[in-house]
Amino acid sequence: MTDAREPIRVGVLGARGRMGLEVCKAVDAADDMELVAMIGGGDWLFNAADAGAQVLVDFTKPDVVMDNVHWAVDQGINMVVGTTGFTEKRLERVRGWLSHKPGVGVIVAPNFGIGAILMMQFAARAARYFESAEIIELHHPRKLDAPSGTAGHTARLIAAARAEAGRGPVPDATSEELPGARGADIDGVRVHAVRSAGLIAHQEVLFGTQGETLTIRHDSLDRSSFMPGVLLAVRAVVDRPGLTVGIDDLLD
Ligand SMILES: NC(=O)C1=CN([C@@H]2O[C@H](COP(=O)(O)OP(=O)(O)OC[C@H]3O[C@@H](n4cnc5c(N)ncnc54)[C@H](O)[C@@H]3O)[C@@H](O)[C@H]2O)C=CC1
Ligand SMILES: O=C(O)C1=N[C@H](C(=O)O)C[C@H](O)C1
Repeated sequence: MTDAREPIRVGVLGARGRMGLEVCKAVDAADDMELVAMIGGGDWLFNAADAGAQVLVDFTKPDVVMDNVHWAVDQGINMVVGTTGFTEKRLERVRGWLSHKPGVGVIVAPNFGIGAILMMQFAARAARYFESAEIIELHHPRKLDAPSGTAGHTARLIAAARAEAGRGPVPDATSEELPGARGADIDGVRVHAVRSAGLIAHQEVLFGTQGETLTIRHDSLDRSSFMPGVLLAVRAVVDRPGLTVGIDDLLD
């Protein structure tokens, strides 16, 4: 257990990136946290251990995040991970590393925004009632990956809810004249990725059935929207060994 009077010592990986900078500001402003390490690409990870970090927050890139998590777990340092790219196979590998370090916690969340979390929950709830479901994610043009982690997670939630309700494939008689015209297929749910200047992070989930549609939309208008969720996860992870996926359980 962490002494509640001692600030949590936090290091940030990807500290010079768009999200990393915002996390450094938020941690610095939190009374119960101390920013002890800011690690960018090319910096030595051991600086974070030398600085006594108890929690590392990772907003780097899908191709480096697994090495970071592996290193941190090996060092016995807890992690809060916002970086995308987490497939079930990757999560299983993290569980494997953690099984050798019973006191260490890792929280991986595809989206730390409260509105985004609710949007995903609402979508999962609606999924069983509609024949059709499609996801449109919209992001800033510097985003490296598509589709977004949030869209992938939402698609899997919808697919699981449909399967549980005994729903078959979504109706779709269209033949694709150009590959990609109907978007990506994630577990039978079509996902469309839009990139445009002026956007930050947005998602619509479109459901349809006889004579009606339901659209659930979330907009992150500023990266500060993710910070309450990130700080919540930092506070939680020091007393939460093992792997936690998403921060839904922490909100209540
Ligand atoms: N879970 C969530 O709520 C959110 C997740 N994201 C995800 O976070 C990730 C980062 O997004 P942005 O900040 O927009 O990207 P960015 O490209 O602005 O920042 C990434 C930073 O990581 C650095 N970096 C690369 N390799 C590194 C390494 N080995 N060690 C330390 N730093 C390293 C880069 O130099 C860069 O400064 C993406 O995967 C994005 O999808 C973004 C927003 C919210
Ligand atoms: O890169 C981003 O910006 C975002 N990435 C995350 C994702 O891929 O889902 C979360 C949010 O959409 C912003």
